Amino acid sequence: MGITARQPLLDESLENAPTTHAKLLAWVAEVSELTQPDSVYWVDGSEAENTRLTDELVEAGTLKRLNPELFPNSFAGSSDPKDVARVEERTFICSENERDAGFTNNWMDPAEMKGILTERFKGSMRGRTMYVIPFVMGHLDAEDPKFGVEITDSAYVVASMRIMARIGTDVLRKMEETDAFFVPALHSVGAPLEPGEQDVPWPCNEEKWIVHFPEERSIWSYGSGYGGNALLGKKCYSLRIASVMARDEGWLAEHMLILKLTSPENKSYHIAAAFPSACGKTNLALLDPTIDGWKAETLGDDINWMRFGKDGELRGVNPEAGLFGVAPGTGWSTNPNAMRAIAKGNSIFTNVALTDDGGVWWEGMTEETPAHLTDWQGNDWTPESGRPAAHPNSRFCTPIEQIDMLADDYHDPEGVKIDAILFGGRRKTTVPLVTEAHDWAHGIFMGATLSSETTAAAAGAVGVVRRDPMAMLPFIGYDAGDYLKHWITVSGKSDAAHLPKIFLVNWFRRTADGGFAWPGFGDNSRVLKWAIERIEGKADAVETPIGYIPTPDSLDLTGLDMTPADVEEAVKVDPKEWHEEVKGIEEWFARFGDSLPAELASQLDELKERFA
Ligand SMILES: Nc1nc2c(ncn2[C@@H]2O[C@H](COP(=O)(O)OP(=O)(O)OP(=O)(O)O)[C@@H](O)[C@H]2O)c(=O)[nH]1
Ligand SMILES: O=C([O-])CC(=O)C(=O)O
Ligand SMILES: [Mn+2]
Repeated sequence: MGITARQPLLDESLENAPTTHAKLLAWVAEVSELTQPDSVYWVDGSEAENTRLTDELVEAGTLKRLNPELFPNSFAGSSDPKDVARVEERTFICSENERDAGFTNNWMDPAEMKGILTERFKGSMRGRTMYVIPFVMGHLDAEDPKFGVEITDSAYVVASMRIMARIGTDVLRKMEETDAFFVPALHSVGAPLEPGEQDVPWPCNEEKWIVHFPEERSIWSYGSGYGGNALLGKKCYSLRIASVMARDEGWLAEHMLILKLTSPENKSYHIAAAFPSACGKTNLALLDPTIDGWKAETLGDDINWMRFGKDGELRGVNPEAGLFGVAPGTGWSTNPNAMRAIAKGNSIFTNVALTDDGGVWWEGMTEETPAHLTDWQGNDWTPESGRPAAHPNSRFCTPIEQIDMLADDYHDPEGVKIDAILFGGRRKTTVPLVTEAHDWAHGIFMGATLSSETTAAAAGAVGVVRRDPMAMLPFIGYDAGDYLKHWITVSGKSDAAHLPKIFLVNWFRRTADGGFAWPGFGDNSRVLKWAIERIEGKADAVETPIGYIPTPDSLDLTGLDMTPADVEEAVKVDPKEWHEEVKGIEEWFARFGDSLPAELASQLDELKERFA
């Protein structure tokens, strides 16, 4: 369709736009002018609309409808094999000064970047529908609701955003009532269609740009349709842009789960935990405790916005409305709560395998491997095929309200008081199962020096150890040293009596025979019990140079095929390994240059002294 034929249609759709929000109208007009879609569609978030969109996605071959008796109202689709994970190499923080992006981010001058992107977005939606999705991260009735509008040419993104965030007409009404600021989040798969050209099931572009302008708080994403690259409310807004808002407004936007644990004495505690991508947040958030009398409820599995209250308490809220969880390893034995939520339907699966009866499967879902599957790339698959049936970063996208163990407080815009913070990574060696920080400042040091082996959640090599401060390495929207300093400054408002206790955990340590030193999953409740008993002053610990570790019999091993000697192995602090670790931390801190907070430099000196 040529520009002349298209123009009246656009004008009409803007005239009929369901809003009076002037800035939004102007932005939509500007983007449609640039990207030249066939039509503009305002997303209302309704059930009927979702049915229409998913029908269209099935028609287009992007999604397959699953057997409704197994997974009602659920769909599975496969992405282009070159578009399966976040692309950190192609992710940019375009602050006005390069210094403000810091050494952990890719940077380009904002004007130069806008020039490049404007070229890419020019006509990029030709032959497609441009969807306008009003959304809010966090609660609509929060004191200061955080609005966004994603413009996208992907119906798959619309259907996924509907699960992951609060979207649609209610949001739009509230935005215009208050003439609210919103984060403009522009997304295109970068695959315009020529007249008559047949679309592919997963349109995308070889060239990808995931770009953030922190000062104007805007996002431009081009070329990918997958996960955190394309569902812009998630990493782009709720972590990268929100971390900048949080710096300026005095709060914290973190890559954390939130879990509520209630002891047999009926005392409740809230635990926030930061683990890098594909390192166990969803699994811990949906914990099924293996110890008697303990109850777990979830509030969130990926993002936690925290704020210190006037009383000095740290409160956290999950801004999301759904789970975008790693499928492989999620099974009836490891994560029954996730399995039950998924079984209720209303989910979108991406890059999983299909069973012959119209269900889904992935490695680790069931004890028994099906004899025949269609793998994530659409090929016949049998256990002899010698390759994974599901992509290692395949995901399920499911409404959080389908989780039976969802805590009531999830619905509270004020959030919950955080009693403990866990930092954790995936380390085969060196890092004990659990270590309690000496104090808050030492805990920030633990977070600042967190390390983990890379996973399939991001494109690139897997299994390489890298430092990942607060599990935020790919998500800090500004200078990493300033970010760590912000943690120190913002918590200065509180005091030792109110600050959460901090722990470092590692579910992934290996024994000499190569197996896991700790069974993990539901049994992680035993570690959480120890942490809570440390808060209550009940559990024993041994002081080591790196912090307090459990005495071999202070971990509850009831019903577990493990001895105190095995625990000793799992929590041991090996001075030789730590000699190497300290070198790694020194190298890491050297990379910050002047922006390393002095408090952290002295924490490192103290650690070295304790080992001397
Ligand atoms: N051995 C072991 N593996 C675990 C444990 N918890 C999670 N995993 C595995 O780690 C992988 C990813 O875990 P998730 O809980 O989905 O990771 P996440 O931190 O939520 O990841 P993102 O959504 O990418 O931010 C899965 O394959 C799990 O099976 C554990 O306690 N022990
Ligand atoms: O953003 C994504 O695609 C999924 C996710 O949670 C992560 O990578 O941490
Ligand atoms: Mn994540």
